[in-house]
Amino acid sequence: MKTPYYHYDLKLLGATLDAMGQAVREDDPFVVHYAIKACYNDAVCRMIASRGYGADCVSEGEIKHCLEVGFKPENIVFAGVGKTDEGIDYAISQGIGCFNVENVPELEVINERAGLLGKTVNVALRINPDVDAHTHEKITTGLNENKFGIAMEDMVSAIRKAEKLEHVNYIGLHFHIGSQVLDVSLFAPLCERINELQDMLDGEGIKTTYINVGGGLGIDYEDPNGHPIPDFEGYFSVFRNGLKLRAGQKVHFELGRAVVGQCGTLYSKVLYVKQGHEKKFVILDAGFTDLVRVAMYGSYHYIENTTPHSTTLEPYDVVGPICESSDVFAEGRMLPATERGDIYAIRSAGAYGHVMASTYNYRDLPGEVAE
Ligand SMILES: Cc1ncc(COP(=O)(O)O)c(C=O)c1O
Ligand SMILES: N[C@@H](CCCC[NH3+])C(=O)O
Repeated sequence: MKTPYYHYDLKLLGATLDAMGQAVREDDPFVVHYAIKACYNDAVCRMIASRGYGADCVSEGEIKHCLEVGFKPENIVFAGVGKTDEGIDYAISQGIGCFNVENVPELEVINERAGLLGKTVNVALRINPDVDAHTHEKITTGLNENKFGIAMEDMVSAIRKAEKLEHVNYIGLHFHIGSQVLDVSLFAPLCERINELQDMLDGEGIKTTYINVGGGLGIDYEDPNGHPIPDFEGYFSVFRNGLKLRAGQKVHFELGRAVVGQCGTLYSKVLYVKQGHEKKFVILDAGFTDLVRVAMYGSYHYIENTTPHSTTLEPYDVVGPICESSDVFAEGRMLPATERGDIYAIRSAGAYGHVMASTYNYRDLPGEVAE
């Protein structure tokens, strides 16, 4: 296969889904959705859909793709901070399960569009819980300063508004504090916040059946071989122990990275090995156009030379071919002596990898293979 390309390990995906399924107990009122924004690959999505999971979408395109790969419309939630009228109409016409609504003007638009289509739709209100996920600032979403959701102090009035509108049916609350959260105990403050908000809703006599806690469970980028499967047990038990649920309530999860992150690898060919002024550069045929996470967030990805010629390790700056100084995958990384033509594997690239690729520098998008 022509490099650079993504390889998805469907066996590992299957094992990850098994582990996730086993971590949810029979009496847990838990419903898991796959946050499809993490990876659109057909075979990957089909395998997830075939296990009966729901999907979390943020655009008309994502909803269409979910329906094509086998997710059921009633198991799809439509989130997203700026839903378009076209996207809203499409979601309504397809009968998706719930809209996670980000603000009151959006609620009014959904009501209006549903009225025009002669439908009534389920809505949950995304509340900004002001809980710190202690993750990278660019993937933190649940703080007051972030653009997401309705402020807690406006929650009751927004629900009252929803109750008055004819074509929306208020079912509950939605939260998402951020992504790549490795310490699952950081979700405990979210549970406490939800408990406080539920007490407030009880006081107002507001009935809530749907609690969506978003996604965010992280993966081990440092050691994908040692920890190929995330801590689903720990993650679900924080919510099992932390949430005080009312009778009949269901807890929805929207996991992306944890489901697909470790099963993807970006393979790239070494074009040149260059001795620079003080250091050696490995110049790959993959750049940030293929995997943007390092350039965008300074993220760490484990890198292997799959065709080593010796076991001697040397420090290399691993860079791409894009005309930008930020096109760097690693600096001073200890790797086996490398030659032109070697194939590098950039690991843990299944989530937010191919989906964030671009054609900058008039490049092709990277290929994909799932097996
Ligand atoms: C609302 C919402 N739900 C779910 C996710 C999926 O997050 P993750 O891939 O961290 O599980 C995201 C992305 O962070 C999101 O914004
Ligand atoms: N794209 C980010 C995660 C953002 C998740 C979407 N809310 C990453 O690669 O880590």
